[in-house]
Amino acid sequence: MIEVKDIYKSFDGVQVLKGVSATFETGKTNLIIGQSGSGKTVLMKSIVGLVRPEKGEILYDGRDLLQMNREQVRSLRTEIGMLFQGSALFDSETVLGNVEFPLMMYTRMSDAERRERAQFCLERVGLKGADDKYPSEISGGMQKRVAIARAIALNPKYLFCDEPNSGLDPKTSILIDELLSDITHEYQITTVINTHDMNSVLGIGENIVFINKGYREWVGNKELIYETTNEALSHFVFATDLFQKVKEYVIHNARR
Ligand SMILES: Nc1ncnc2c1ncn2[C@@H]1O[C@H](COP(=O)(O)OP(=O)(O)OP(=O)(O)O)[C@@H](O)[C@H]1O
Repeated sequence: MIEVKDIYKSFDGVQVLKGVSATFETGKTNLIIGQSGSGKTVLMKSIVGLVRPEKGEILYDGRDLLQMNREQVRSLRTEIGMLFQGSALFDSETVLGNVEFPLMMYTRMSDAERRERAQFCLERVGLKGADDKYPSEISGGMQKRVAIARAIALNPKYLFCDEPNSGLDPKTSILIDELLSDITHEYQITTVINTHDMNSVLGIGENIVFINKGYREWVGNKELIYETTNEALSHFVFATDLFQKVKEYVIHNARR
């Protein structure tokens, strides 16, 4: 579990996070949602230590990131997997080489052990047999799977995904969401996903944190979101006709 307590962050005198508190639960897909510019990325970067907040606590199962020394941060990093926007694969490395990379950086595994672990992860994400291909030779959805395999290579306790569906078609997006959700449950990972994607929100939102103008305005899940009376959240999630109709359908059926 990750607990974020009363986080403040500003850039050049402009307050971006204004006392955000949230809990991200173990073994669940935790979503951070909000409009563009609301502070989602700054919040996620603060949690992983890429941005240092002026104030607050970031507790990884009770361990405060902001109080850690360099060695403790390095050790915590081995427990964290990250999936960046795009896929951020190394173009000059094969699929297998990409997945082996964190193992090379953070473990003393032998070549054979590394290969075996990387192949296991590739198989887990449904990419058996693609070891020797280069990122440019595979589709965007497959690249995302390689990035997921790389992110889970070190068997992380915590997994951070920044807009995992960006650039993917709706069908592939759902498959990637399902994969992230399955992995989260199977390995009991605390998964935190930054997303704009309403399909993801309504599909895998087990714990949803809504950020609006630097404040945490709502916390709930994909069931509760249909009943929200929060105007900003409702406007954000049900902005399109399609999602408005989904909402009406769900509420109508719940009352029958
Ligand atoms: N390094 C930085 N320096 C100055 N301002 C920044 C920096 N990083 C973020 N900001 C500002 O903080 C605000 C929140 O940005 P953030 O990237 O967190 O938004 P977001 O909710 O993730 O948006 P999007 O969904 O478009 O990625 C924006 O106004 C942005 O310009």
